[in-house]
Amino acid sequence: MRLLDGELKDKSVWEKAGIELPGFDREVMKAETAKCPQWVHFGAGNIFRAFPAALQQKLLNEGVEKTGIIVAEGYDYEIVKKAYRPQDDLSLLVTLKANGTIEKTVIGSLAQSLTVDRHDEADWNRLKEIFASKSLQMVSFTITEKGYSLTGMDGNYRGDVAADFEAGPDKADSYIGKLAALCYHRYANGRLPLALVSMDNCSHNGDKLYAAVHAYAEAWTKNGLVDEGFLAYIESPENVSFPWSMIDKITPRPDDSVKKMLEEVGFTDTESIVTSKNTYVAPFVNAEEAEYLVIEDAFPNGRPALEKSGVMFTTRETVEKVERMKVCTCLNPLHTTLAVYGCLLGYTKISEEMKDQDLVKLVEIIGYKEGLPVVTDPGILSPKKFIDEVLQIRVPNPFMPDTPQRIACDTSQKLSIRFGETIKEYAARPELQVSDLKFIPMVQAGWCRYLLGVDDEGNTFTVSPDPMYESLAKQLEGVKIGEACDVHKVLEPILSNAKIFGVNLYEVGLGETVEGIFTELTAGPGAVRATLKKHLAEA
Ligand SMILES: NC(=O)c1ccc[n+]([C@@H]2O[C@H](COP(=O)([O-])OP(=O)(O)OC[C@H]3O[C@@H](n4cnc5c(N)ncnc54)[C@H](O)[C@@H]3O)[C@@H](O)[C@H]2O)c1
Ligand SMILES: O=P(O)(O)OC[C@@H](O)[C@@H](O)[C@H](O)[C@H](O)CO
Repeated sequence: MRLLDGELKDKSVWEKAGIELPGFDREVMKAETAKCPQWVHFGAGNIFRAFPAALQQKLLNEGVEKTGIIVAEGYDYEIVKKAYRPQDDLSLLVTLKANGTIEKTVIGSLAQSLTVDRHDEADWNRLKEIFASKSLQMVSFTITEKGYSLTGMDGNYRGDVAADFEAGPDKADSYIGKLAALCYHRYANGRLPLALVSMDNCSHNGDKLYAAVHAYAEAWTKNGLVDEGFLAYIESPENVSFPWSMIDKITPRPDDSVKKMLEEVGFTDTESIVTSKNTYVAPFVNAEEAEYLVIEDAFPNGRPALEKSGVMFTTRETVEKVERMKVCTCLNPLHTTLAVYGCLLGYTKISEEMKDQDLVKLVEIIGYKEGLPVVTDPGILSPKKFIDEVLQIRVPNPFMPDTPQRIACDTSQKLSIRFGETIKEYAARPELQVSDLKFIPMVQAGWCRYLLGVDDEGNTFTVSPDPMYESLAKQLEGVKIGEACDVHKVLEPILSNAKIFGVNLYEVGLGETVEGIFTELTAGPGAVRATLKKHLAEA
């Protein structure tokens, strides 16, 4: 069995292997999408295939929608060339349930895959055609937090961004520059309305996307490179909206154990690759069963009926509460904690970490004791039930091949949201004291210890990719496990960086605490475990 339209025709073979097929005619769907494109998704990574693409498949299966999704990859063209087009844009979703059962579904809801590459004339022209279509309702994004950033380490616009501000929409070649150019094309073709929906794990993700696109519209207006009405078009939610969203479905990288299981039932399209831009991709994706997608209902040109496949549409206020609950307290901070300490303690599987009583206690304290007090109940999901499900069912799921090394990617970009928001709440609320936070500093110190790339036994490991790694490693280069050093001098520039932590840790009274824990964690081999045990015993 291979992922090719022709191969899907012999349904009995797939049925025998327990693999569900799309329940609609893909050729008809592709023709409808070519005529009336409604949904483009930027970011052809694993979560897209496991979640948004599967949601649209449900609607196509039930006849609720007639068009598919066009996926557009603007950062890592290899994904499209190696893991989409050779498989006719089909993928296999493997759902690994906590009770040990497995669901296998061929996802056929993609009508087309495109590179957002203005040097590829056919793809770029097709994108322009799509953005000029009246039928286009939404463009969604899963491009990682760093995908929205226009600035470098020094806080100034990056070179490619600054060059695009001068070059204008006809030549823009940076990621968001190309998106802004496509929006300008839509504006020039009748000021057509559109929703740009970020589905990334960043707080207020809609605002992040708005700020990035707006920066281009503003610069181009100032430089006289676009019609004056363009800025107002981007600024007016009746024309272009930037709904906020919260997305949740743990989707690890394609795993060898799943590959093996698929090969055993006769499925042969299992070749995983790591692209030169470090995306882990295969024709199949593996994910958990639990999934939550909550989106602000602000779609000026209408939207697919995604509520019929389980998406919750609500107000911006409610999305904010749900997103803070997940991203700032009840899931992602716990993941980051397990990522940092998992790498230090030699783990390669998240579910194994949930058998380690020290780590379980650590995430329970960070979640229930330090995080939950600042959560406002969003009403549509219960924070207590949510965190219970995360810590008792989802993260310990032994069938999920998730790794601390995956989650540790880009940690410098995530710490401010994962922990900084809680610290700010403790500083702002009279009934809470920042000094009561004992274990969030443990993660902050643990991350600095992690950046040394040496585990608790003294073995070196590869630090997961992070856009700030190079400069952070340089800052930490004098630190050696088991050797005394001037910890304040080394850590002060890092811990005072509010861009990393959301706050200057010294100004909120946590800088010295983190320095102290870091000193303990670097005392020698075994110090990570000993420090954890010591602090947990005092909790
Ligand atoms: N995987 C999950 O469990 C999960 C769950 C919820 C939300 N998310 C969100 O989705 C994002 C992507 O996750 P994934 O599993 O698809 O990861 P992935 O590694 O499979 O894919 C990453 C995607 O982001 C793109 N990308 C990477 N760096 C970029 C940059 N600088 N500019 C523009 N695009 C860039 C890649 O080209 C690719 O399309 C996460 O960062 C997170 O915000 C992921
Ligand atoms: O995806 P990131 O990089 O924001 O964070 C890593 C994980 O915590 C994350 O991918 C989770 O798996 C996801 O947020 C679960 O919904």
